[in-house]
This record gives sequence, structure tokens and C-alpha cells, in this order.
Amino acid sequence: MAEITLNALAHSYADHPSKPEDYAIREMSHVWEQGGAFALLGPSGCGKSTLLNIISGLLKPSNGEVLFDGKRVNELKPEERNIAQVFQFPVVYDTMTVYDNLAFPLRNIGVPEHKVKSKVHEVAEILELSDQLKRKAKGLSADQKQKVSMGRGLVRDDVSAILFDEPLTVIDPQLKWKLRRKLKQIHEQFNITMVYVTHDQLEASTFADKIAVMYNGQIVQFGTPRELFEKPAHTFVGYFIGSPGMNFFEAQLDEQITFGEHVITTSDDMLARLKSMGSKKVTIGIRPEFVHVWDGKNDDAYQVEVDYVEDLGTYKILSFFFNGQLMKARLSEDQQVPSGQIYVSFPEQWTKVYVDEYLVDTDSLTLHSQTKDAQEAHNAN
Ligand SMILES: Nc1ncnc2c1ncn2[C@@H]1O[C@H](COP(=O)(O)OP(=O)(O)OP(=O)(O)O)[C@@H](O)[C@H]1O
Repeated sequence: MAEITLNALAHSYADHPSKPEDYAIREMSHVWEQGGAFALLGPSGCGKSTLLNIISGLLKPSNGEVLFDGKRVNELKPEERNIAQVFQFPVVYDTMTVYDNLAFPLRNIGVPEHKVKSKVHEVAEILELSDQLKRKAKGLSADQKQKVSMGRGLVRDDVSAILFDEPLTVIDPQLKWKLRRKLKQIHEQFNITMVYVTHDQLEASTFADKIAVMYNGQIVQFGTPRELFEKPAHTFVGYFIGSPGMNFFEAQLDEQITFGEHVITTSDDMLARLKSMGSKKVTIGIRPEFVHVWDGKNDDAYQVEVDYVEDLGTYKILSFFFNGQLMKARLSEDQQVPSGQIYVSFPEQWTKVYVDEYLVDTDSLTLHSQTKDAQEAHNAN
């Protein structure tokens, strides 16, 4: 069992990196706590495999440290780190039997044969491979082979963490959920630190207690699936998690926050704080699930124009133009399907403010239908 700490880690494949884009991993510090089930989620090319290979020792980082339970392991070879890695494509010896494949890591370190036998049988039982032990690996299906790969990681008692690099890519969709459940079960049984790399949010949230979302070589948020959904710490998390992703619009920060003709009211303290951050790039985000669509006219809501409604079976996605920008709202199954001019509002609790793409904790940010003219008239009175 191990707690894995990444300390000011960075990696570039270039010989002479000079700018942030030259780094596959931009400087990051992060802790994977002992015994947790974690996912590393991000789009293709964001640096997931690079990070995993640095942890397992297949790759030496350009800068920074990797610590297992507080001890630096940078100088240790992969086989000295007690980390098992399961790759996209199963790594099995085709000419060996399933039994010998599972026994291999134990025999390698000189475990006596009677112990090998009991451990192989134990792991085969968990992975439902017991009746395959005598078969040559060559004849197995892709999912069975991947189970053997996983089993090879599990047989050693001294394994402190298992790293999975998109392990279900080659598995048939109908078997994926079964293997995923198996992994979860194994995690509960063995209490091993597990890091599961994927670009699939569903896979990440069904496997992991906590997800690290990676973007451009950095972990931009580490949280529970619920936290990622309800409080995305970075605009990328809002966009990447959820289906469809978060709505964003860029607001103007001057004496007040505005979006076209609309004033976004907030407390003086908040306004002062936003201004003190020295950036004019203020982005407002709200998830389609939290946009309130009113059945009739509402003076406190924005009047918007419906573009189209997409029926997705158990719910509908309404697309509308807000100040010329296309946005989405999720309608429940029984909600009336609106058309033409409608009224929407953005509940304060779910309306998020981002400065330079990062979330700012807001107190009282309210969006309502007051226009600049109306506010000036109000202030003049
Ligand atoms: N051996 C290498 N030499 C040079 N550049 C590399 C090498 N391996 C990866 N990269 C680059 O580093 C960046 C991160 O790649 P990495 O494979 O870690 O991302 P990933 O998130 O795992 O992507 P994928 O999901 O497609 O595997 C990418 O820009 C990639 O092109």
C-alpha cells in the first residue's frame, strides 16, 4: 500500500524546452492518498500516460520528485517500485497457460511453489478465471486476456499500487461494465491504491471515488464526481464533464459586470475582488441542468429565443440564443416543450464565475433581466 506524492513534477520530451507548451507535464504537485480508487481523466494528448509512466518508473521526469509513502523513488527502477501497471493492450505470454502467466511475477521473485499455487488460485477465483487456468493464453478472448493482465498485478502481496492505462479500450462494450465492477470489487477487497486512466467520464465516475481532471499537462481539479459536476474549478472541467457540458459566456468587467445589454449584479466586495485580480477575462458558467426555463412570462428572467429542442428519450435539450450566443438547458421529460420567445433564469447558487479560466468563489452573484438602461434609470432615481 502506498501514498503517492508528486512534488513539483514536470516533464518535457524536448531536449531544450523553453515554453510551457514544450512540456507534456507542466509543473504540478499532487497526492494520491493510500488505498484510494482514483481516476485520471482527460482528453487525448493531455499527458495521462506520461504521468503514469513517471509514477511506475518507465519514464524519468525532467524535474521534480515522485515519493512513495514519503520516500523518494526517482532513482528506483520500475521493478523496484512494487507498482503494477495494466496497459490498454493485454500483456500476456501467449505460449504460457493462464496459470503460468499468473504465477510468473511470483516465481520471478522466488516465491515457493505452494504459496504460488494458493495465490494464483485466489486471484483466479476473484477474476473468474479458475476454469481457464490450464488453457494457453493464446486462445483467450480480449477481455479474458486483460483479466490475466490484471491478475498478474494482483498476485504480488507487496504491490503498493496498480496503475491502469485505459484498460478497457479493447473490451467489448457489454463486457466493460462487468470488468469495471470487478475492478471496484478488487479495490474494496485489497485496499490497494489504484489510479485508473481514461478519457471517458462515465468510466471515471463509476470506478473512482475521486477524479483528477487533466488538461494541457496539469491537473486542473481533483474531486468527487459530484464536485466536478456541481463546482467545476476550471472552465475545462465544466466543458469536459457533463453531457452536454457547461454553458459559458464571456462577460465584460469594467465598472460593473455586463454581458451585452445585461448587467450582472454582484456585491461591491465581489466586484472589487474581481477587479483586483487584474484580468478582464471574466467567464460566466452555468450547467444546462441548472438553467431554469419558465413556463410563462417572468419579469425577472431573460427573454431568449428558442433555436431547437433535441429529444433524447428520457429528457430533452433545449438550445436557445442568449444575447446572440447559443446556450443549452435540460428539460425534464414532463416539461412543456417551448418555442419562440421564452424566459430563462440562472439560479445564483449554480452560476459560476471564472477569471482566466479558474473558478472564483463568489458570494452574491445574481443574473437577472435588468438591462444597462434599466439599471441607469434605477440608479438615477
Ligand atoms: N515518446 C514521446 N516523444 C515525444 N512526445 C511524446 C512522447 N509520448 C508522448 N508525447 C507527447 O506528450 C503529450 C502527452 O502525451 P500522453 O501520451 O502522455 O497523453 P495522453 O493523455 O496519455 O494521451 P492518449 O489518451 O492519446 O494516450 C502529447 O503531446 C504527446 O504527443
